Amino acid sequence: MGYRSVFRPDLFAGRNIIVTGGGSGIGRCTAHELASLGARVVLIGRKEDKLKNVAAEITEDGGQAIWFTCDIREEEAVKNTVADVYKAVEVVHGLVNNAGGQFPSPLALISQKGWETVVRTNLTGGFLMAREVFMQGMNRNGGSIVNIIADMWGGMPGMGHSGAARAGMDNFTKTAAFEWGCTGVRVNAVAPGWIASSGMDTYPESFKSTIRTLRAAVPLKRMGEEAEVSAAICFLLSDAAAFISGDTLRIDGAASQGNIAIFPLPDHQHSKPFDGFHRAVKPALFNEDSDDASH
Ligand SMILES: CCCCCCC/C=C/C(=O)SCCNC(=O)CCNC(=O)[C@H](O)C(C)(C)COP(=O)(O)OP(=O)(O)OC[C@H]1O[C@@H](n2cnc3c(N)ncnc32)[C@H](O)[C@@H]1OP(=O)(O)O
Ligand SMILES: NC(=O)C1=CN([C@@H]2O[C@H](COP(=O)(O)OP(=O)(O)OC[C@H]3O[C@@H](n4cnc5c(N)ncnc54)[C@H](OP(=O)(O)O)[C@@H]3O)[C@@H](O)[C@H]2O)C=CC1
Repeated sequence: MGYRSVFRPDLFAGRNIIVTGGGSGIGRCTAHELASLGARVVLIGRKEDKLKNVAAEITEDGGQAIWFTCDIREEEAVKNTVADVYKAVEVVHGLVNNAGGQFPSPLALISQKGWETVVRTNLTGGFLMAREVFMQGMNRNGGSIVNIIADMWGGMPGMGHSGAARAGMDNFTKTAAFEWGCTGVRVNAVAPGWIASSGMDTYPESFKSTIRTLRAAVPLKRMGEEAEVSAAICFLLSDAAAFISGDTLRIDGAASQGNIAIFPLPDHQHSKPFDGFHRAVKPALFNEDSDDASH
């Protein structure tokens, strides 16, 4: 009967897709997945060596990848980089706003500079990338933007700066979908839960060990894999999601459902010490000495 599934091996053939933070972790994995489905991938990040390596891996596998260095927090750099991308590929069909991160720290210890660094990385940077990709061409041809955020809507100790920025990005996603929908541009977000990515390795051991012990609180009883996030990103970029816009898809093993307190709360009524991360949080909140305040 000639039925042609959208889920075919050349799903992204002829498509040019930007992946910010494509030099490592979820971004690298997504770039590989997209390239293996036929896309020409445009990698963006700050560190040339990481981007070069991923582009070489993709090329060795028979895929297509180019890369540009850019700090997404800098407006002029973003404008110029996106202009260079359009010069190189003419049409941009997709943007994965994946670059981001934070340093886990109790709110009380975050300086203004530290707060602004995280907000600029995870909110302003995503806005600048989306605006420039939209204004420099996607507004004429349509396309799909996927923002990588994290569902910390219930609040999360140690992640106050990042949680605030991600909540902002969730709202940006909805407004951009509203304003840009008439041009054929779709805007969605994915909210990964705890993913065993290479980015996680950058965190202090106390924080990582807390996350490991909290796996039990995830209904699916494990951390997620980078490829499980990439698969959802690819779905939202693809024509299979052609009528989905303004949505946020959680990939967290149901960790954000219900009222699960994934972190045990600091309990200053009792002097019982807390494991891992809270050994740093509690003394900071209550002005106690700690040798583990290396957030
Ligand atoms: C159920 C759902 C749960 C979901 C939970 C979500 C979990 C999320 C997990 C992840 O995101 S995993 C991995 C992501 N990757 C990273 O986080 C990478 C590591 N982080 C960074 O590289 C940085 O934090 C950054 C913000 C991404 C980039 O920072 P940049 O390199 O530009 O900044 P710095 O020059 O290092 O610092 C600037 C400024 O920031 C303050 N600051 C930095 N680190 C600390 C710290 N450890 N403690 C306190 N303050 C810090 C500080 O003011 C710095 O200024 P100076 O002191 O250098 O003048
Ligand atoms: N792993 C997890 O559990 C979760 C991760 N996330 C989010 O998913 C995304 C990917 O994380 P993950 O792969 O785990 O971590 P990584 O640290 O491996 O990836 C983050 C990437 O962002 C890039 N980046 C950071 N700041 C900038 C900047 N200012 N300009 C350009 N690029 C930048 C980095 O590249 P470079 O060093 O070249 O600048 C890096 O490749 C992040 O936004 C993260 O916060 C969300 C929820 C959970």
